Amino acid sequence: MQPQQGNLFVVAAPSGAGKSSLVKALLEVDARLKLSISHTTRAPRGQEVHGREYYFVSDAEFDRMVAEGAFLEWAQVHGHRYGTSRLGIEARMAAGEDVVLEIDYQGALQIRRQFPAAVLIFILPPSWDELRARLQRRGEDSADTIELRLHNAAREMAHVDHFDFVIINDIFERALFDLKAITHAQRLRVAAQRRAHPQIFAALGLSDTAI
Ligand SMILES: Nc1ncnc2c1ncn2[C@@H]1O[C@H](COP(=O)(O)OP(=O)(O)OP(=O)(O)O)[C@@H](O)[C@H]1O
Ligand SMILES: Nc1nc2c(ncn2[C@@H]2O[C@H](COP(=O)(O)O)[C@@H](O)[C@H]2O)c(=O)[nH]1
Repeated sequence: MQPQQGNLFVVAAPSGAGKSSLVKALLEVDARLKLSISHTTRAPRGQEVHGREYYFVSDAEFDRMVAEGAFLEWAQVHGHRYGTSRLGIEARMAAGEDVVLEIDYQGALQIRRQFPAAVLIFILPPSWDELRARLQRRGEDSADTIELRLHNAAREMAHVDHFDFVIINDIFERALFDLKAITHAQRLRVAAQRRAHPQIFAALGLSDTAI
């Protein structure tokens, strides 16, 4: 049997739709999944900690990483740059670990080109009013920043058709259930492709069956 390459899950959403909350809740119940920590030139907000939510870097440091090809993908989002470091992701996947990226649609499309088997998931809010309310209730962004993020949300949502799955994050627990179902289904699909459980296939006389 081939050594197993881990799964790559990409979660994108307009700002405030709830992707960080959903991914955080998923990570709490899914020990096989590892979160990629992005680099950003944005300043930390509130309780954010360097190395936990992001690696907060200067423009010069980000430029250097771009020049060195250190990013698997990077993009300009809401006036700042964000990127996924190549270091770690490829090694983790080669070791069979599942990795989740929380990135914007531009990054998701770059990932799809390099990893055609990546699973792309888009989270939508239930309405514009609720999206605005969530950004306001979060209380982390200025009124101007909220307006910019709402303005950009329309452009981001126009790319929803490029994604494999769409989850409406209305009732949080339902959306989390959907997210869990997608990761579970992907693992079952890969297990079938790899002919996991060879002893059961053999016992059922299916060893030579082409899948
Ligand atoms: N289903 C939900 N119902 C109500 N509030 C929610 C729901 N999901 C998330 N929230 C809240 O909405 C706010 C925005 O969520 P979150 O920070 O996870 O969004 P995000 O998509 O990661 O945004 P960003 O891209 O800006 O980081 C948070 O205050 C969060 O607690
Ligand atoms: N293309 C990438 N987009 C990223 C990455 N990390 C985060 N993001 C996206 O940026 C916005 C804003 O995030 P915020 O933390 O400032 O609210 C959001 O859509 C993120 O998904 C990345 O590495 N690459």
